[in-house]
Amino acid sequence: MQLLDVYLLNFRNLEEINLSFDKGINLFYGENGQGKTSFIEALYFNITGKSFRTKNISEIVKYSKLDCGIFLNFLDIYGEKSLALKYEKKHKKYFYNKKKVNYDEYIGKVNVISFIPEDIELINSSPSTRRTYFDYEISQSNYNYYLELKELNKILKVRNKFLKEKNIKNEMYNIYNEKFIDISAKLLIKREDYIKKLSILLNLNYRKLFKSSSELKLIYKPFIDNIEKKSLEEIKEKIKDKSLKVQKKELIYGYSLVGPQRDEYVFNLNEKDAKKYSSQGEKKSIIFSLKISEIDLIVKDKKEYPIFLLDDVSSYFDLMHKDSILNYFFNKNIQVFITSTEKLDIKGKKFLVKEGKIYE
Ligand SMILES: Nc1ncnc2c1ncn2[C@@H]1O[C@H](COP(=O)(O)OP(=O)(O)OP(=O)(O)O)[C@@H](O)[C@H]1O
Repeated sequence: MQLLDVYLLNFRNLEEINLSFDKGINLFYGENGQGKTSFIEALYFNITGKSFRTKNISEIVKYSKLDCGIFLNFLDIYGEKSLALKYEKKHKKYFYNKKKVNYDEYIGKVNVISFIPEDIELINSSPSTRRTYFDYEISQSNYNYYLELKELNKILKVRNKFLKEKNIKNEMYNIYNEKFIDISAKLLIKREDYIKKLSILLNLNYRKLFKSSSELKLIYKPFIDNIEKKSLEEIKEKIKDKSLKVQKKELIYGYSLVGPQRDEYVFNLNEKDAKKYSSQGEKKSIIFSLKISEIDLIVKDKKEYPIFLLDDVSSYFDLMHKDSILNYFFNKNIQVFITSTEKLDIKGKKFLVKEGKIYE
């Protein structure tokens, strides 16, 4: 997968940018506060409809402007395509190959992995951050997962409403509850399967990239125990049992105490929870290895490489690691967009970012 060129208007401090890319490494260098991160954030926003820096999308529109837009041409195994995302009057409008589409038809056209300094929060922050993160990553390789998750969120709202109104004798509650159990079980199986594969790759990549002999594991902790090697029906039974056990409590609290919305993911380095025991440096390396492992999974499912966005490479890695990481991308022919305060000596295109303008 390859991004060919981009045209963007009014994205943060970038007023109007028109660039074409190298199929390998694209370096964006310049001093602090010039617009480097904003540029790769714009690419990410175009591809995913989300920002990796904020949930409040109105922040990304250039000060004193009302709207912004990003137009991207890319190449996948079938040929040249385009994605356009306009943010107008506080609404996003999506276009795929110049045709207006809805979000479901838009996402997943380009697979992207980003690595930004804030990603370390994936280890440090709350379970919901990890759930949101892995939901997005699993959705990238499995569209059914995305659809089931969307369905679950709808059903969960209704289930919670019944619980809040203490209305569980209602026949409709049973119908929704059955659906809730069915979709929950399907999601659990998909999460378990994805994390199992990812954890193996994670350990391998961590050891290789950071020349370490440590044992790194990503552990999936679903809200019910022991789902490994269980069938869909067996998992559904377990969920049913658990939900009956907590039913009284659910009626007191007025919301669901069971379900995939209560799952957790844990990184263990040498059998110790990385959140509590690992150093900042180790955490950076864990997250970087995670991203590299996700590339491997996407390639397996999609038969082509995702694009990779790597923010602030200089502050993240020392010289030795920086070189081995850049070589990794170079050898695999992955298209990568890197920001750095230094003009690194690498093959590919180099762009100077200065005061909201980008020069090749
Ligand atoms: N909506 C906006 N409109 C205009 N400027 C903005 C907007 N949001 C942020 N900025 C400004 O854009 C500038 C560029 O920020 P950016 O994070 O892209 O810099 P950078 O080149 O990546 O620097 P660093 O290396 O420090 O991260 C900053 O000065 C920031 O204050």
